[in-house]
Amino acid sequence: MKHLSRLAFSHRKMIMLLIFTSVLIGATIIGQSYFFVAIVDRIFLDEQSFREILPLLVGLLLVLAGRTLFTWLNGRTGVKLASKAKRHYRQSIIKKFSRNPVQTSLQGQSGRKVSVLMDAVDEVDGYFSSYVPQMIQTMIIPVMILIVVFTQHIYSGLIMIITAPFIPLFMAIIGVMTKKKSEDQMEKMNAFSGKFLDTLQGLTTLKLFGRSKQQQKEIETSSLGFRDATMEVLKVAFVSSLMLEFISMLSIGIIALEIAIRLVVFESVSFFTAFFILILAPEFYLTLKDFGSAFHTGRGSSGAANQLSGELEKEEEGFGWGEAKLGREKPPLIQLKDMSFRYEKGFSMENLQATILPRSQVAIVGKSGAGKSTLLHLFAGLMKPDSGEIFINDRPLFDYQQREWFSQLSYISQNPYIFSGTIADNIAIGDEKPYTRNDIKKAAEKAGIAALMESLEQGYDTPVGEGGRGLSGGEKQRLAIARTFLKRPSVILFDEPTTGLDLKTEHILQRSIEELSRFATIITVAHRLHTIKNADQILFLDNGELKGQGTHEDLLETVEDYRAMVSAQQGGDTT
Ligand SMILES: Nc1ncnc2c1ncn2[C@@H]1O[C@H](COP(=O)(O)OP(=O)(O)OP(=O)(O)O)[C@@H](O)[C@H]1O
Repeated sequence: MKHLSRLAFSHRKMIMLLIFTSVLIGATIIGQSYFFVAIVDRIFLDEQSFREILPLLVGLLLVLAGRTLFTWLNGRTGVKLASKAKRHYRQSIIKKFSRNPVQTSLQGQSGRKVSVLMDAVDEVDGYFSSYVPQMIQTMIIPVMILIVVFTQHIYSGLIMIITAPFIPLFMAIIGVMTKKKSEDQMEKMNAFSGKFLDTLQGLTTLKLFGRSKQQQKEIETSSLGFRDATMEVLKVAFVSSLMLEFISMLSIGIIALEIAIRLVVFESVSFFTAFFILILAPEFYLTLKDFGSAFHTGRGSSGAANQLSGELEKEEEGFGWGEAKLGREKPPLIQLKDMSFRYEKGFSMENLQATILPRSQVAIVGKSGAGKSTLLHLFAGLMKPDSGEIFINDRPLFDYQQREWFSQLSYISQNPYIFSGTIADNIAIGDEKPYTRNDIKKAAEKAGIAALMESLEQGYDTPVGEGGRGLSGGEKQRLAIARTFLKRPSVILFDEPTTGLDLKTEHILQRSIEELSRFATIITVAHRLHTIKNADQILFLDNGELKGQGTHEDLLETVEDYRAMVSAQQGGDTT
């Protein structure tokens, strides 16, 4: 809970307002009891007329209104504090996720991440909106009541002092018991959310493999696990409410008995004092009991808060980009200098050396699993070499500002992400500069999707689903090419489709690449012989090793494995 209380007490103004309203609530509780007792005392014992007690009635109404107003203000401050805290957590988590490099982003389940961002953050609400205000009230109101009781009747005050600690003591015991349980509940909820989203995303695959029944069972098990964990927490909550009720009723009973004996048998206290204490005593225990429930809510939040701080405190894995600027005049010179990279589990690339001239077309070639996409990610700056460097012009890539590098770069993957929105919106994310509808149309024409747009009823304003539902794989890639035309970057990373393209699409793609190469260096993970043969330079990878580089002819002559690969692609013909 340390993390949460630090955050709560950093909002000083709100805490001050909570303290101020708590003092006022305390004062109105005492005032309300006083007026109530005074009215009864004067009507029944002094037999005063209605007119005589009228000022007291007005006073009672005023303090009642005041109590309502200050309680509302106190609650509202708590809710505001909670909303500030939740915003803080959401922003920090989103920032954390967005700073994560590609490798970290790809780890774990999306559903779990969404659950941390949404559910765990929602779960800390109770700490700020309920626990903190109630804790402040408990530190103030019972003390005020106790002081008043002591001024009236010292023995009742002593009974209150002796019985009151049982409530926090009991809560502390419950706290220890529920800590593990509430953490467990949060963990189960995240697991359940993760499983659920995963299943939704892969529903078609599961159906095709006839595994939906089994998955249904797994979701059921996961949801039952969450239910049981929730019931465990609720069980403790119910038992603890019962016990708190029992302790406070018993304490009020003892006070009532003691007062009654002194009033009736010994006649040592006045009716006013006895009644006043009897009315104040339940208010005293009520505040403590309310704190008991708020404490329980706070405990629930602490499980979520632990998860959030765990997520936030995970080692910062950002790359640390520099501050250097990169000129836009012409594409940069790119060099791999002794670059090595390895994944945590296994695959590695060692000591890669290469020079890529501005405006050249480079093909990365190799068998499946040779490391082609990994190399493309390294060029993109999405992953960092373990040793050696990628030099851009005369500086290491990570010396530049991240923004500068990404503004010069386009990455056309095999499965580009299409956001839900219109096609025009999706093309427009290619560039942050102001653009017109005409610019979008021109970019689409160059990417060969203008004809497709015309065939659609709503043209460029046709909505597409999340992830590009409603577009074919080839159309998605051409849409990504249109983004690139709009952006006009100086370096283009292209992951060529592995699937066979129809002649027309193949032709469009070729024309697009030729056009793009007029203003940019193009580094392509190449699968088609045409791209490979036309490249100015080929980087031939084999199991993470750069086995050869040069033109197609150079490699045919010098690298045996390359010759074999080309021959296999051509069915034995290497010419
Ligand atoms: N995140 C990762 N963590 C660990 N190993 C990985 C990771 N991503 C890829 N690999 C491994 O690295 C190797 C190279 O993968 P990469 O995707 O670069 O190959 P590729 O040449 O692009 O293959 P393909 O042509 O099939 O796409 C593979 O053995 C792969 O299993």
